[in-house]
Amino acid sequence: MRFVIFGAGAIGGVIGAHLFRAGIPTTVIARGAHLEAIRGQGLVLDTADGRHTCAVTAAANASEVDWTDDSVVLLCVKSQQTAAALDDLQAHAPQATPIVSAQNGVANESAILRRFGNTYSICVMLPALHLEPGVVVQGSSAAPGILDVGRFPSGSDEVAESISDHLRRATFQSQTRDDIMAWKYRKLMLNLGNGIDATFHRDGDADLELMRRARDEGEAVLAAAGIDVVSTAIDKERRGDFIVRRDTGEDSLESSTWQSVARGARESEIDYLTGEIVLLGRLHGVPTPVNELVQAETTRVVIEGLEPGTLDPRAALNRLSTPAG
Ligand SMILES: NC(=O)C1=CN([C@@H]2O[C@H](COP(=O)(O)OP(=O)(O)OC[C@H]3O[C@@H](n4cnc5c(N)ncnc54)[C@H](OP(=O)(O)O)[C@@H]3O)[C@@H](O)[C@H]2O)C=CC1
Ligand SMILES: CC(C)(CO)C(=O)C(=O)O
Repeated sequence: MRFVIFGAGAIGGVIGAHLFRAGIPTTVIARGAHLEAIRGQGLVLDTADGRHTCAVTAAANASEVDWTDDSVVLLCVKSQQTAAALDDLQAHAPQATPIVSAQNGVANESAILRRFGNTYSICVMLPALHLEPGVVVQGSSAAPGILDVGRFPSGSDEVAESISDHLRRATFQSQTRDDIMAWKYRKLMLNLGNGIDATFHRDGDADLELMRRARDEGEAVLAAAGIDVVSTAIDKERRGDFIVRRDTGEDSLESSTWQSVARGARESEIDYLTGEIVLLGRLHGVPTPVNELVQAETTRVVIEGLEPGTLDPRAALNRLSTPAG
């Protein structure tokens, strides 16, 4: 099996570097200053035991990939970048290529399946940072992460088994799952904190209250929609103590959405995280005022190019308790 990592940022970079270090044929697709840095000095994987430079093959897009019958794509771009990545893959990758969404959110898999028949999904439990061109930071000092994999919409097969086996060889925890989307909906509940962490400053109270309320809305929406989701207890049991967060400085505990804002990106994944709950709430008649506010304010921070954590969470709570006039 040969891996093509589409989007070698925090997640794609850490996965690609570990696959490469395990001797598994790997090509990473990157762009801009990050691509230049990888081509110039290699992909640098920052871990608790030091920095490792990986001379991994880097491509600017799918047309530069040496496609084979055993190529597998791990799609590791942000959800709002999926459509453009699929345009590129559709133009150059063989139709039968397995495409695996290694992303947060729950909308990528159906977008892939619309174009590629062999669609898979990974539930990504992997803290990672990418703030500097050429460098990706592994956020765990123990196993880099847990990457369970299944076929979309459900089930498993030899390809899923083989992907999982390669990921284990590359030091990740990985199992196949027949119900991978139930795991991804549980992960989505965790990601309702992404917009809050990216947009509001910490005050040890109001921001946590926003997170609690956003997640309560999320649970209510999933229940109303009748969506199958693994329980928090099963999720906690799966996580065990495999991941040990390391302190890499003040940015070490920030979410992937926070990182996008910190890098000055003018788009974010919020519509596919918080926005997924807002969408489901609208479809099923469940009010989601907290998530609507978080989606709107995160979008404002991104569009106006504000610093991450600029807004006051207490002011947001006050707005929520004031009846709209
Ligand atoms: N970071 C984390 O800790 C975690 C992230 N996730 C999820 O993983 C997914 C990936 O997130 P993350 O790794 O943080 O995101 P990043 O933004 O760090 O990485 C995505 C990379 O893909 C690149 N890219 C996007 N489109 C293209 C393209 N068409 N051609 C070439 N390169 C492209 C981006 O470049 P550019 O910067 O120029 O856009 C970027 O370098 C998301 O769904 C996220 O929610 C899940 C668990 C944890
Ligand atoms: C759970 C969390 C916050 C872990 O890094 C994540 O999935 C993200 O950053 O998107």
